[in-house]
Amino acid sequence: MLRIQDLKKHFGDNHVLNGFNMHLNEGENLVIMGKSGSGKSVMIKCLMGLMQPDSGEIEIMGERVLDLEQTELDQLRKKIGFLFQGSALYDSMTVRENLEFPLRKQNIPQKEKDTLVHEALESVGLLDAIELLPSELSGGMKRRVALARAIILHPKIIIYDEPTTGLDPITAKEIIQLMRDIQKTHGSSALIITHDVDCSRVIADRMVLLIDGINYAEGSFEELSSSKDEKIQAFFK
Ligand SMILES: Nc1ncnc2c1ncn2[C@@H]1O[C@H](COP(=O)(O)OP(=O)(O)OP(=O)(O)O)[C@@H](O)[C@H]1O
Repeated sequence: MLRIQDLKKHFGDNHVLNGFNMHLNEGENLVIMGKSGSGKSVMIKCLMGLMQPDSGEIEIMGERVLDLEQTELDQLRKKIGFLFQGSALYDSMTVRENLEFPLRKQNIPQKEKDTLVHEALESVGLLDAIELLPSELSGGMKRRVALARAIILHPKIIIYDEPTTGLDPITAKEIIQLMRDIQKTHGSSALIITHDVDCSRVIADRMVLLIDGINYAEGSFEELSSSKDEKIQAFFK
């Protein structure tokens, strides 16, 4: 579904990515862990064509991202759902309007848009909140609305940026369960950026640790969490 090869990016003396490699298989939940400032956002920006790397290859569903024109990039981005850090809902828009936002440039009849909004909200159990404003929602509800917005166009790949950050443990568990349900019903693949060890334990089919700008370690949660390597252990303490 997605492959990054030998990705390098530096800012002045700060060599953030030094030859990072990873791939995402179809139907897989891949967790990427890296400490703060390790380059996760830089990697995602390169992946989405929002930042030019120094060198490397990025392929998403057979398309080489770095070779694409703007319109082709826009087309590709539509096939990817993105759950932003902290939900990122528009405060002045209702839940319905927030969900319609990714549909605005699509040539979809209003009736069909209504159906997509209803289906997406139903899949996160929030149909009742359709006319509410974000200020009227709890943190967990906001995250669920953001999740509904990410999946509204039935993307084959969903990128989750810190999906459980800022949520209490029970709400975080609910969000993780929803992510699993969505993966099951939509057959989508997920790239999950998280610091949350509990989230990783439950959701990861495979994990990649981004350390020193490279894919320092890869494996299942059990394999990595039982590693004797101090740099790896630090994530699971
Ligand atoms: N546009 C930029 N110009 C200069 N330096 C940048 C730029 N974007 C990122 N960096 C630097 O790249 C490094 C990695 O940043 P990045 O935001 O990718 O970290 P992160 O792993 O996503 O961290 P966090 O978990 O805290 O969000 C940091 O040292 C940051 O200062």
